[in-house]
Amino acid sequence: MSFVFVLQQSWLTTAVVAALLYVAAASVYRVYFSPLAKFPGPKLAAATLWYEAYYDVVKRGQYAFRIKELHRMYGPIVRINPHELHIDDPDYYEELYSRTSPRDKYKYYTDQFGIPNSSFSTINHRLHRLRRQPLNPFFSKQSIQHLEPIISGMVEKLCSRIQDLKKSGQPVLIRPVYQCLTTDVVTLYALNECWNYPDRPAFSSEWCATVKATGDMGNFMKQAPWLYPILLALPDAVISTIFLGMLLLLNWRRIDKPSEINEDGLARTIFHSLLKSDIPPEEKNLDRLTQEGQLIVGAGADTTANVLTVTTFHLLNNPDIPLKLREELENATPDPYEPLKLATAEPLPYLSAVINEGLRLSYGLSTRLQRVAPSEELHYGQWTIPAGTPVGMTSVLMHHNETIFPNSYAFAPERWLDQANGGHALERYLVSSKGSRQCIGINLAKSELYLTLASVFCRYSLELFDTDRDRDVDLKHGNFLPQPSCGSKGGVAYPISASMGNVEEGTKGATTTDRLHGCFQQNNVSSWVLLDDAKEDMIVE
Ligand code: HEM
Repeated sequence: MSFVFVLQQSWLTTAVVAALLYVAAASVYRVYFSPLAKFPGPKLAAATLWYEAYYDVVKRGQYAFRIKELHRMYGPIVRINPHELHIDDPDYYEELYSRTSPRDKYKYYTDQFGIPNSSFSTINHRLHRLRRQPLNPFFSKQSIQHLEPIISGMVEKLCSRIQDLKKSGQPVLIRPVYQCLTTDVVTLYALNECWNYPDRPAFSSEWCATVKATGDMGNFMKQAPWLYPILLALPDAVISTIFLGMLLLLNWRRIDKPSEINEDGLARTIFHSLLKSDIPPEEKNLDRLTQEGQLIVGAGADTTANVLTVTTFHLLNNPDIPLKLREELENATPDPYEPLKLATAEPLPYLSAVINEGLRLSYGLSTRLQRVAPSEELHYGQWTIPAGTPVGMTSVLMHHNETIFPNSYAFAPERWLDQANGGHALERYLVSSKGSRQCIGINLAKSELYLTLASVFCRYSLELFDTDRDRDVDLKHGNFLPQPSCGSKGGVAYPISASMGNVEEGTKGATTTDRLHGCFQQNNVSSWVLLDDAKEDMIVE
């Protein structure tokens, strides 16, 4: 018995010593002999991923801020972990996020959501192109223009809820409200299955918490992606004890499987586009299509809602700006209750400048986005970056570059208008999404931004309710999705309460509710008949 015990002890000691030696040898190699050893940065970050984990997991989404400090200490190119470089130089963005040269993604990043076969997580640029090509027409600008009546109908639905809230005098947390709107748009358009969240009396806090949990989990799951299958297999009671957010996420994953995917009799959905395309049969299996569906719904929800939220805050926090905006909108459309057309809204300079400022101060994704040039060296200044090296840049750093955006924390639409060429040169540095791996939903998102902000700010006077910029709005946790401080009202960091002001409705013609019933049937099947009729026109190759 004691012999077995001694034997076990010696095996254990040997294993521990071997592991320590391995870690030590790997660290020495990484710091002094790896191809990245010549790049500036802290030795500890070069030695181990635990450096990043400390800032992003233990301190919850702080690595983006630490990276900013590292650039201050080491210059515009820094080695931020054993395998990865980060650049802070706005003029390098177009080279790194090239549209023309091949750019792969980085597995460490794409592993974080457990959807490895979705277009978002596809590492190889060629495979990505193959997967994305059938979806491009679905989200093209022309297709989205055909979607305008649906988005307008959804915005009318939102306005009718605002109207109800106005009557009740209740302040409302605005991020979930906008998120319900964006979720309804994307689920109806992409899946032909409107989730009808804005119709619920208290909107859908559970869905909003799920999306937030998904973004927040990323930093942790990057370190341990092998946990996904294990967690999926655990009983709910166990997961909820460990982490409730994870349970919400996994439940969403479990229920969101398209059950009957076949080509015959399909309504028009992203699945329809994928199944009808000539991508190889193995690309059309149920698991992959499910992952694309989950990706598009998840990606289309809080991204746009956060831009709307941040923009709403800054408009209400700077009372002159909504006045100017309303003046422009009133000139463009004499009846504020007549839904504004995209063709009228998009050329409006002040509204466009407000949206650009909203996009700038909401950052899109607050994490760095790595790109890998698989077979060519990249050159940055005197540095040669070996082929295959993940290099990242971060919108948060770009959008607060004081040379490009002076007084960068101020919400100043004028910065886009004062430009000689109407702000187009500056748009180069607005990096919510760029390059060959850019957001597929950006046309959809922009249409939602134009139509929502125009209608809400033309019709209603909102005011902030117990909202503090530092606590409730500014980025404090650079998770995948930007988050304010944990102390933000609402516990799950949904920042803004807006109480409704006193613009009288319906002075010219029908009320919002009448219009809602007129232009958008609550029954989503009938709204789809509308789209289905137009489906051939909608596919723009
Ligand atoms: C203003 C709102 C939005 C912003 C700022 C935004 C931002 C981004 C960014 C930065 C990426 C690239 C991520 C990466 O490099 O890893 C991305 C990808 C993506 N976004 Fe968006 N997004 C927005 C709205 C939407 C909407 C409404 C949809 C719904 C269709 C959507 C769907 C996607 C998808 C499917 C991808 C992956 C594309 C691919 O890898 O091919 N996004 N988004």
